[in-house]
Amino acid sequence: MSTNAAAPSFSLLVVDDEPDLRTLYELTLLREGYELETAGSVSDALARLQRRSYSAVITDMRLPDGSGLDLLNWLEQQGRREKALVITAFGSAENAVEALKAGAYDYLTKPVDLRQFRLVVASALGRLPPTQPSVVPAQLPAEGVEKPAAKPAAAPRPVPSPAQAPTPSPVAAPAAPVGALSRLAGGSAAMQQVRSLIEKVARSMAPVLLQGESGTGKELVARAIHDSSARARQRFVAVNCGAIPEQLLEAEFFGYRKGAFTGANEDREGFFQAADGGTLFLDEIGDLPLAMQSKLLRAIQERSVRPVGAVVEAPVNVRVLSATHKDLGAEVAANRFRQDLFYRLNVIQIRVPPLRERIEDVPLISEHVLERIARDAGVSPAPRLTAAAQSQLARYAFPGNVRELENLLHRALALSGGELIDADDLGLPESLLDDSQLGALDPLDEARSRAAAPALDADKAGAELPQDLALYLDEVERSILLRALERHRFNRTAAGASLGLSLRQMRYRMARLAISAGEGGAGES
Ligand SMILES: Nc1ncnc2c1ncn2[C@@H]1O[C@H](COP(=O)(O)OP(=O)(O)OP(=O)(O)O)[C@@H](O)[C@H]1O
Repeated sequence: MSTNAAAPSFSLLVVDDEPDLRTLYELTLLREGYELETAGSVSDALARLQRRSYSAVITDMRLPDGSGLDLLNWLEQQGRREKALVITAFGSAENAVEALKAGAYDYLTKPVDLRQFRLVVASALGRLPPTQPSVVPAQLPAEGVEKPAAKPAAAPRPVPSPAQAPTPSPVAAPAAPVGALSRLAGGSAAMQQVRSLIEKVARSMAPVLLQGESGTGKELVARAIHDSSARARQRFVAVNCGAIPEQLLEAEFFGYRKGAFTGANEDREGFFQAADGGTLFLDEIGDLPLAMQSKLLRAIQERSVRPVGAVVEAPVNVRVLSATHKDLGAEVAANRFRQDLFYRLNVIQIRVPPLRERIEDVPLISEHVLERIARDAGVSPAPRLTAAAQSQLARYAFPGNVRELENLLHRALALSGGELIDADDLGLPESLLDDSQLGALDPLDEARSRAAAPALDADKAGAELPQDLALYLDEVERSILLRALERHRFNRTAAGASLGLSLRQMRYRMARLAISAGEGGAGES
């Protein structure tokens, strides 16, 4: 791809000690219309950088008087704005990872593929090719669809960025001041750290692995990275890896050609092509089967994909972000996740902490969420939480994290019907409110529990027998039901199913044991 027709004046510094390679890079880049200088060593490059600034620095990793990392560190220390691209020896993934961690925008591997070289430089300068997929992936839902409380069965959710423009600018798109980053509420130290990491990693192409429990906001963080990056005007394609049937994975990811298999009546693009120029967010990456992990690794390394039934690979320019609630390191140790892929995806890790670890964020997140819900429902002004409601929320452990808080507020808004949401509207059973322990029994229950004591170890030889067997068994049942409900975000159908009970049986038992429905009812009849 030659992009020189639209090339504005970008200046580049190319650092390599091999004169032949310098000439090759020089010829390639001059043909693209860039202004160019070259240097053969770290000291030569530093001398030039001290004299003037460039749009980007392209440096070999191994130099006679130091390493490309020295240049990266210098740029970082000086707060310089040059984008840095690093050329590493073939097979030295460690170097590439190190360079990305040190702030490189992207890296190339020797021998350098010149087509890829031109693309990566253009991408660093924000001269991304327009992304106009002619055919979109098969399971595209409507634009901007919000994720429901439970993960849908149909997974892939390629969604164009809100900032997507039909004709991208040839120059670096300024990071969007609004977008997902502004939706990420919370002033806790943990969230401030997440926010500053987002801003930092948005500048590069480095893969980012988002780690955190379900509902903590990993996808929102991924969107924030995208929205704050030079790719903001391109697509953000979100894919739930765990919800795609194994036999469809390859076709969904890489697309297919007409006639590739029965039912392939037309050419179709995959997620990689749909995200070309933009960001591909692979949610629940830990659920990807091993065979597909190898194919994904290859696509990331080669920056090209081969649609099912196609003969040749086609280049793609995609930034990959991934997320998991699993401990991927442990998955690697258990041979369920490829170590080399883990290594590639985990260049930078952002941990999104569970809400209970940043409970001080609840008021601000609630305010944001209530404003959004009210706006969507055409309600004005947005309702507010009373002090009693706030203090009740502060005593809840939110096993379902921010998503659970959202559901709870949705429900409370419907119940309150007014401008204020009070503690009662939240429907949080007292038994679940405890500063220290989720699911602790309330004071009344504790009294009953003492009567039924000693609880769970009564079956051990020599243990004291319960004074009231019926009461004791009720308490055991109650505690199990509560645990199952918490685990299933108060969805009674799911909680019941996990215990081998129908919804009817679950309702009956909950009523008998005076367990409040809590979040129950979502998606149930
Ligand atoms: N800090 C926050 N401020 C406001 N809303 C938030 C925040 N974090 C998450 N949310 C909202 O909570 C919901 C769940 O977030 P998200 O889908 O990003 O979580 P997730 O970690 O990706 O979940 P899962 O692992 O189940 O995919 C979304 O509607 C999101 O907009």
